[in-house]
Amino acid sequence: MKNSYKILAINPGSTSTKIAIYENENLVFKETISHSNSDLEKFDKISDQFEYRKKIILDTVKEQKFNLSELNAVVGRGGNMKPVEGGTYKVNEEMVGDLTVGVMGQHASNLGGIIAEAIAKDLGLSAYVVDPVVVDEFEDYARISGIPEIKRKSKDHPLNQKAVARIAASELGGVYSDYNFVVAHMGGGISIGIHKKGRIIDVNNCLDGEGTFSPERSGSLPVGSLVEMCFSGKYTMHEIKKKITGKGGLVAYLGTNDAREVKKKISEGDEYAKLIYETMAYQISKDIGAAATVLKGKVENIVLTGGLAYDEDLVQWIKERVEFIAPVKVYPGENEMYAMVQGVIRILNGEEKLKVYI
Ligand SMILES: Nc1ncnc2c1ncn2[C@@H]1O[C@H](COP(=O)(O)OP(=O)(O)O)[C@@H](O)[C@H]1O
Ligand SMILES: CCCC(=O)OP(=O)(O)O
Repeated sequence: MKNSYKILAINPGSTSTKIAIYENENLVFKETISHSNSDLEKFDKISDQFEYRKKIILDTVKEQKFNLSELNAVVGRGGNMKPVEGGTYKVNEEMVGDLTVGVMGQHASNLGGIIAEAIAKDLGLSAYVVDPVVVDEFEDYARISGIPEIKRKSKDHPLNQKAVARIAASELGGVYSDYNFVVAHMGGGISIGIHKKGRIIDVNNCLDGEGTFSPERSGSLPVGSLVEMCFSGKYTMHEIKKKITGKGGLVAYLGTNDAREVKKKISEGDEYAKLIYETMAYQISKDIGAAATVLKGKVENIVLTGGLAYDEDLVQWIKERVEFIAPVKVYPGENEMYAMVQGVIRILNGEEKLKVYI
């Protein structure tokens, strides 16, 4: 008989906290709590959000009248720990330490493993992370930037990128490692991953100012102008970093990280909001085009996903520019919660080997 597992999945993102409980592959409940820019700007460091996000998660579970003692495990989105290969990792002391410092950078996902561990510990359970944001499958070309002191890094949305690529592959009648895809995950940050036969061989580091601008990030900037801004004496390093991640993109131009609010402004006749939002689609399309060249045009599908993929106008603007490359598939939202839970179930069922974080 098949084992039955109830698993709590928690996913702190830059604009939201997502909470879900699954019993095997069946969703018991899922909630998304959105965070406005002003909710989060009072926290200096990501680790300062620990109590705030943990309380939201526990209150949400309570509202659902779910008894935590029924759980078998807790899984969190994996954050900026040391780069690792894809897979499921048990949270350990080393990982909590690295996530708390943010050894690869600051992002809400750093709280995934930390909060999962805190909740699991109180329940006498184990906590896990699956395919953390720092999964690194780069080919050599992708590591080179343009000056030897700066190496390019893989920081993106591998959990959802791979989950939707697997769905696209199964719809094509094969498996993930049979095909090439360009996947654009479009959330608070936007990553455009180049998937070659089951590996993400290049992707923009969407946390540190590479690629298109996004709801809360600047993306790539003209370097000379950025250097002048850094040395102008007007800003601290922390302020500059915030301009790039957290207060860039739509937040900088339009004062909101919420694309639905931007849509409202546009529907009220705001031409500036329209220009900025359409430019985001233009930049996304341009990066998809560049990604296709890495695969020498051999792309089975372009895949659009993330919260912004719910916006049919944005999707249409991108399609118009990239559909000549390959058929476009759209999976709005994310499959991260399901993907995390299945990663843990494969371990509990002995179908996959648990990886150890060192
Ligand atoms: N129905 C929708 N239409 C347009 N934009 C949406 C919709 N739902 C969510 N979004 C936008 O998607 C973005 C968040 O995407 P999401 O994948 O949840 O991000 P994250 O995980 O980074 O917090 C926000 O800008 C939000 O406004
Ligand atoms: C480290 C990058 C992952 C990321 O940007 O996730 P969100 O879009 O959820 O903030």
